[in-house]
Amino acid sequence: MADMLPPVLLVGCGNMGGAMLDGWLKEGLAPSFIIDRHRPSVPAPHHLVRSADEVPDSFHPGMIVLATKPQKVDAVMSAIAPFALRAPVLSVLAGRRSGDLADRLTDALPAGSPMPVVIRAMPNTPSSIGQGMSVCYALPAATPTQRALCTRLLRAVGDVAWIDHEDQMDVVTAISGSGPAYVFLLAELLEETGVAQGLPPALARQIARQTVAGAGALMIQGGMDAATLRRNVTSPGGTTQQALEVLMAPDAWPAALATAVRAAARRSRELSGASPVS
Ligand SMILES: NC(=O)C1=CN([C@@H]2O[C@H](COP(=O)(O)OP(=O)(O)OC[C@H]3O[C@@H](n4cnc5c(N)ncnc54)[C@H](O)[C@@H]3O)[C@@H](O)[C@H]2O)C=CC1
Ligand SMILES: O=C(O)[C@@H]1CCC=N1
Repeated sequence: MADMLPPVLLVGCGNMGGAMLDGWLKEGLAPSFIIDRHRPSVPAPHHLVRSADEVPDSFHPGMIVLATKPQKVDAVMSAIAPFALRAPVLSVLAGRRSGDLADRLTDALPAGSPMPVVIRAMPNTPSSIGQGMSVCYALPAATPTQRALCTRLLRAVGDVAWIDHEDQMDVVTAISGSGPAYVFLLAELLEETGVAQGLPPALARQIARQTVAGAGALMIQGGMDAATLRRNVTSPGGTTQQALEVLMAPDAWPAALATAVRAAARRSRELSGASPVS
């Protein structure tokens, strides 16, 4: 029990909340409450409830984790606010600023209550297999103990980094939060291209998936930088060079990825309610 992760009050258990929960369950999580009317079940000794009103007052979470869609969180603020006086709140919501969330929780509490502590994190779905990447930000009100608790929970599902400027969270979201989707798209496109160019579908799928997985694993386990690994595949005058001359043309992948990341970061800023900048 001593090494278990602390109990969480998880608000929203869809793709991202579910990915973190899967990771925490594998590590060993103290009995927790999960609020989500669409989740069919959670394993004992954890409790699944449909709304925050069903969480007993006697429950003392170590951390409250907000993982609803950014637009849905306001509906739960008043029900979870009392718990936010007992435990820090970790929000994984894209865009929503920590100060804004803390203000909304404060508005839902009796006048004179202390201000709840909100820590923001941007995880990603590989957290479900312990291969996530989470980037965290906390306002100065968060204590070192609260930050350490946040690191512990997210370290249990992958790598963790901290930033000192909340504005950086928009670009982080566009790279590591959304990034698994870009990689999955690469696998989809490789598979489709293989089929279009005559490979049996099962073989196209196998080679696309294992190539993406193997390249990622090699990069992490080998510790070499991505550019070196790329050059190691590229024989002068060989096949890869022909492909990379297409992909690395300034108006091809470099431009497409820069534009894509800017678009995602802009959307993150929009979700915060801030006026969009380029
Ligand atoms: N999907 C991803 O890869 C990532 C998502 N995020 C963030 O995580 C949050 C959730 O995203 P997803 O999991 O993709 O969405 P999702 O739609 O899969 O999950 C949201 C869950 O919240 C539940 N929910 C809605 N209202 C609720 C309420 N009042 N009380 C309790 N639960 C409620 C829904 O039933 C749903 O299961 C978003 O804010 C998103 O920005 C962050 C990083 C990566
Ligand atoms: O698409 C989204 O808005 C969320 C945030 C990062 C990944 N999924």
